[in-house]
Amino acid sequence: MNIQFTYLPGDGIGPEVGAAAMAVLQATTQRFGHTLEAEHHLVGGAAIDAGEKPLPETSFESCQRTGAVLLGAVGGPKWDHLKGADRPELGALLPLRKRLNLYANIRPCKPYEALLDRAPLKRDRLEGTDFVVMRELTGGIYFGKKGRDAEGAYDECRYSESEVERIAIKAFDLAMTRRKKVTSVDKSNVLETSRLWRETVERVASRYPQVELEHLLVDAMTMHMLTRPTAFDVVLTENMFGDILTDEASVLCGSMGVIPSASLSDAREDQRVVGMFEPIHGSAPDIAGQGKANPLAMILSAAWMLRLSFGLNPEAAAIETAVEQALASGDVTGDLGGTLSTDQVGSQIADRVRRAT
Ligand SMILES: NC(=O)c1ccc[n+]([C@@H]2O[C@H](COP(=O)([O-])OP(=O)(O)OC[C@H]3O[C@@H](n4cnc5c(N)ncnc54)[C@H](O)[C@@H]3O)[C@@H](O)[C@H]2O)c1
Ligand SMILES: CC(C)[C@H](C(=O)O)[C@@H](O)C(=O)O
Ligand SMILES: [Mg+2]
Repeated sequence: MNIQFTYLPGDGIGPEVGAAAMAVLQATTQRFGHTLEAEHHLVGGAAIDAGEKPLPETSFESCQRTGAVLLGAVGGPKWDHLKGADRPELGALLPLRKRLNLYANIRPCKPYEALLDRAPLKRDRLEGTDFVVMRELTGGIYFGKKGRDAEGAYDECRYSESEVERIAIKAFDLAMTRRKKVTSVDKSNVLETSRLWRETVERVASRYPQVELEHLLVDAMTMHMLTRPTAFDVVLTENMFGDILTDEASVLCGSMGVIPSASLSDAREDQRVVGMFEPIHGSAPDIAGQGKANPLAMILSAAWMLRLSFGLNPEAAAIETAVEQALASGDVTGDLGGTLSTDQVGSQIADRVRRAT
């Protein structure tokens, strides 16, 4: 198969973890007899520095055409003085998600055995934790009207019933393939959007009688995630709550540097699901350029791209196994207590994929 995708390294550690993931993709495609066709494009601060908009039209057109996007991260202090859509986050990442209709963002929380003792929680609390956050990605406060007026500033939060319904369906469908439990997180004691969220989720739930539904308020959820992380299967939530809860969940897994994500749309006419795959972490300006960044989240995002955009399950599994072996052998970066550089982790995992039988 020819694996044609759009590669957007972006800013900060994005190009560093991206190079490691590309090395692993090269090894994997060679090993399984595929060809790799990565369309490299600028995005975020890197595009701004080249005199372009944060999301150049040529970059977007490539994403739209290939329907499979591997993204590092965007943003950083260098571009923090910029306002509104001139910023990498608002001018590139959010439009990419919106224009590609990537409304379903999937972020896993399943600590690796080798990392159980690196998380701040006690091992016996963490053991057995295995949940997935289904985060709504194209609505809510991120995309509402925002601005300044004489009195101050505002960010409007809106959800339509259909936006809630389609992400709820994704969560229940996923739960049907797992342990059949959905925990819906909202703030329905205060927010009208959350009241609509809860009513709509209840209605969707009635079509899935085998799935247990639990509602939690988001403030309480931040606590429950630490006190009973094994109680969750699929956590369904809106855009901003999902952003915050998934950084918290990454702590249970030992580092931000090991959590991949998939942002998916519905299938196109050619039956391909459009997807963008990126680590949940950002551009980590504090460690950029030092070879310290953990590339595992980016490597796992590349594996998810092979599985979800190209249907290449054994190929994705080969990468995931290699990552697990690297973790078990301690062949990791400093955030996980290892001594390897970003590149070294990438080439170790590439070698493991090449050697796998
Ligand atoms: N998807 C994205 O493009 C994305 C996501 C989050 C943040 N950002 C942007 O990134 C910039 C920095 O944001 P931040 O500092 O709040 O969050 P961050 O995720 O970049 O970093 C938070 C902390 O985690 C560490 N970290 C992150 N990824 C790591 C990795 N792979 N290996 C080792 N350590 C890692 C960093 O060193 C830092 O101490 C901001 O401009 C923000 O808007 C972009
Ligand atoms: C950079 C930012 C806009 C983004 C978000 O809030 O969605 C990031 O934090 C993420 O988690 O992907
Ligand atoms: Mg985030």
